[in-house]
Amino acid sequence: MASDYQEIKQKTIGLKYAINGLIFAFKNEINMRVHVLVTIIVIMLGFFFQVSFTEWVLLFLTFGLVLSSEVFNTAVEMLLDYLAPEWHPKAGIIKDLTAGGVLIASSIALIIGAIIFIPKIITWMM
Ligand SMILES: Nc1ncnc2c1ncn2[C@@H]1O[C@H](COP(=O)(O)OP(=O)(O)OP(=O)(O)O)[C@@H](O)[C@H]1O
Repeated sequence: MASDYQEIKQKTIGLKYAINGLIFAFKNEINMRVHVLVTIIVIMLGFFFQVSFTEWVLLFLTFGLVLSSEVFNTAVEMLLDYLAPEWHPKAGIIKDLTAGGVLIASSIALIIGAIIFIPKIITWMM
């Protein structure tokens, strides 16, 4: 009984800290706000064009890919700014690498979005 309580308490606190991290990323990272805005616009487009179940799954997978890669990118940037605030080529390449990860995720999301929406937009315009 007591261990159940501890487990629930730990999970609740863990979730609180995780949400705290997401709020921090949203407030402090313009790129995060841009990704969230694009996510909301794509969800609205999904309802407008009545995308299929499979297309929703693909879209949500790409949202997760882009948003989580941006959160990890922010975490690495902050970690480096804290641990190695001085200018160093290694710090620079580490930041470039995580930014590259976000670029890959965003490019894949763009391609998937184009595959799903471009045919629907063309049909809608005709
Ligand atoms: N300490 C450093 N040493 C060497 N190069 C760095 C350092 N900090 C940043 N850079 C270079 O400047 C680039 C931009 O770094 P910065 O920390 O400003 O992130 P950013 O790309 O502006 O990210 P964001 O816009 O998400 O905050 C890095 O990708 C890296 O090439």
